[in-house]
Amino acid sequence: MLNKSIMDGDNPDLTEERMKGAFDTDKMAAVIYGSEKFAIRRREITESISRIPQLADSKPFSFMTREEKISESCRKLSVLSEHWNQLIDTNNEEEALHLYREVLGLEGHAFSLHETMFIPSLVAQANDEQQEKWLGRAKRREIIGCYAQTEMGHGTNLRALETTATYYPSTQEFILHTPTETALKWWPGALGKSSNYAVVVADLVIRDTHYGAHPFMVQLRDEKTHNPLPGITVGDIGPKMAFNGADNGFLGFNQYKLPRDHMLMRHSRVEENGTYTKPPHAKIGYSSMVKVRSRMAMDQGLFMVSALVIAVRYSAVRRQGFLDDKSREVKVLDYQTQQHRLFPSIARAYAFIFCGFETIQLYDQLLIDVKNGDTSGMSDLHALTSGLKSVVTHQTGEGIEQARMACGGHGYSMASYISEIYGVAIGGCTYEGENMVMLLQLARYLVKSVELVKTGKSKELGPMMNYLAEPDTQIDLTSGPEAYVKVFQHAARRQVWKATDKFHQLMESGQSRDIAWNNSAVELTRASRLHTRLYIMETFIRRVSSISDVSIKKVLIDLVNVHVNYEVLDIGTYALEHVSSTQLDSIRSQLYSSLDTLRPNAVSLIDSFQISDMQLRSVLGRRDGHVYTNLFEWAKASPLNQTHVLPSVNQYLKPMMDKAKL
Ligand SMILES: CCCCCCCCCC/C=C\CCCCCC(=O)SCCNC(=O)CCNC(=O)[C@H](O)C(C)(C)COP(=O)(O)OP(=O)(O)OC[C@H]1O[C@@H](n2cnc3c(N)ncnc32)[C@H](O)[C@@H]1OP(=O)(O)O
Ligand SMILES: Cc1cc2nc3c(=O)[nH]c(=O)nc-3n(C[C@H](O)[C@H](O)[C@H](O)COP(=O)(O)OP(=O)(O)OC[C@H]3O[C@@H](n4cnc5c(N)ncnc54)[C@H](O)[C@@H]3O)c2cc1C
Repeated sequence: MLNKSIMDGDNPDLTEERMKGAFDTDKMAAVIYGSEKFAIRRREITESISRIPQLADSKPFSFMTREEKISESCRKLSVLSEHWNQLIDTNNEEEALHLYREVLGLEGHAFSLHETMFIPSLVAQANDEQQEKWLGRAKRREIIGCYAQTEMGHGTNLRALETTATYYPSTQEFILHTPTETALKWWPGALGKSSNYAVVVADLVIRDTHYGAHPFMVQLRDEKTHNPLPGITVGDIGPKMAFNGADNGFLGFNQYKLPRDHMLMRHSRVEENGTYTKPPHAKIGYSSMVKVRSRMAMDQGLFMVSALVIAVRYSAVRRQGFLDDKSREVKVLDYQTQQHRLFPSIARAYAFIFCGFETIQLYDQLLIDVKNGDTSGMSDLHALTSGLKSVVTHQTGEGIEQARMACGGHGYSMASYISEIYGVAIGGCTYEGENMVMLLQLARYLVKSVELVKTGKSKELGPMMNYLAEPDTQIDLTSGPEAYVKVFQHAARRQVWKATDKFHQLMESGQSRDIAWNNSAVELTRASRLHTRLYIMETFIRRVSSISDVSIKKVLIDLVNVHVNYEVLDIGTYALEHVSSTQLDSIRSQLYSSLDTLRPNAVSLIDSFQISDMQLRSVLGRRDGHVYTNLFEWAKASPLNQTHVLPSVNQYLKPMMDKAKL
């Protein structure tokens, strides 16, 4: 069987789609997840979880209050604690993340930041003795940690963080202090109620000299009672747009004492006498953020896929209106507008995930290099991941919202679960650096690259930047996807140079650097987006070219065709300077025919992600496709439907109506 999701008793419309698929979904899963071994492990883990009934949701998330969600995830974490070693290789981060997604879902939980930022901070920032002391405890989950950096008044501008860590050689202690209300830590995930430790980022002060943001390992709560320690004010910041299973928190310090060896000292040090040793690279303390940003293309790709699994399956069983055959309504997936709404996002999701693999590997390599004293790759990865996190989060938000609308009215119901996926995913536009700010970080790198070219130093250009030095050439659009890469290179190069020229001209006209930068900022962010989209396209094509299995490669080439045509049309205003309007018309025709080509494989392409019903938590998107029965059952389970007459009717509406009758 080519599509491994086919099961007896499924909705025949979905079975028909699965029969049409021209490739083996297990083989595609191996491509998506980087190896056959990991694709198999994912399925094994999912299977093992299904054999532990206590790990199932006790009721649908959408019917739970915030308190119930938090309690439910804690209950499951305690069940999981009995099964970790039997379910996963605990040293394998991807296996752990898969387990979390299956069992706990995406709304957050007590360990949300423990795995993603707390442990990575200890790995990258703690010295060997400190790792000896804390890393094992953290990995065994004897303690729960989070990453407390953002304050109520400052998140983006780290240099303005107000929390101080002042060192006193006489006692060999730091005093952590929150001098103002705006200095309260505000937002850190799992800080409010769950964590008993945190990596706290504070301004290091020694003898009145401010050394800027440094990470400190801080105990927040008593390990026996879980009560906050004296000098610590901590709590939950309240409900959010989504992510309400997480207790994002606030934290204040009142002259809180911390032993000297609690500053994380792998890269910078404070000696007993207060002598400070600076790190080998000024921004090395920012590594935990780079770590998360390097994961975001993968994680956001999976968020988008989740919404697409729901929308594509639903579109294959939802029948509405007629095409040729007037005897039976068509599947809405047959409408060109529906395909145009969904298929380019499927292509982007694949592209993001392939990029994600690259950036995760680049981060792992950087970690090794930095440990060996080589920090030269930091700027490249910072620039790349800054642009990538901004573009993928924005496009993921767009794609998920289109998926919701593609499900019509039922997409708006929590039964689809798409609104939750959307709310969680777009958090990524803000966390790990607000998108505009991060695009401007990449722009700094792009401007410097143009300056290298202008001063005849093209040889010093970083990876991916050589195209900035190349001349415009004729583009032959019939020569395959590479021609579309050329269109993007031309458009990105022109925009990067244009924005840089504007910035330079404004400075030449007498504006200060910062004012000229601000007056060029919109153009600079446009340059960053084009550059990043070029990278995504190149990575996608490179990955697909490397595949040897013929049937897998064939369908992925179809997907690349959707991608390149859609992307070039999407940057039409920039592309018009390099391709004629007649050529754009022909790209449009190719896009429509590539949607047609992809149509028979659409369901198999999203089935290949092998996202279980448990993980999806969508009534509308279930694998069996029995949408209407499932929807009705779900609505009947609503707490409002457990009685015929609600107390509020008896208390307010009935007396009001009775009074009106008098
Ligand atoms: C079904 C699917 C389920 C999937 C489940 C997966 C779940 C995953 C979801 C995860 C869930 C929750 C996670 C949520 C985590 C959120 C955590 C956070 O948000 S933590 C807080 C993050 N905060 C930020 O990101 C702050 C952003 N600000 C900054 O990073 C910095 O302030 C700045 C980079 C904007 C500026 O820093 P500053 O020190 O002021 O720098 P300068 O402007 O002086 O100089 C810039 C200069 O430095 C270089 N630079 C900056 N950063 C780096 C770096 N990291 N590495 C290397 N170089 C760096 C920069 O390039 C400039 O260089 P120049 O040469 O001068 O140009
Ligand atoms: C779901 C979620 C989880 C989070 N988890 C954590 C966590 O675990 N730990 C933690 O420490 N923090 C966490 N945060 C906080 C998060 O990292 C910050 O909110 C984020 O970095 C943005 O900073 P800000 O809130 O200061 O935004 P601001 O910087 O105030 O942004 C407001 C506006 O100002 C603009 N702006 C600001 N500076 C500039 C500039 N220099 N140039 C141009 N425009 C600018 C922005 O583009 C934006 O439009 C989380 C946030 C969210 C939403």
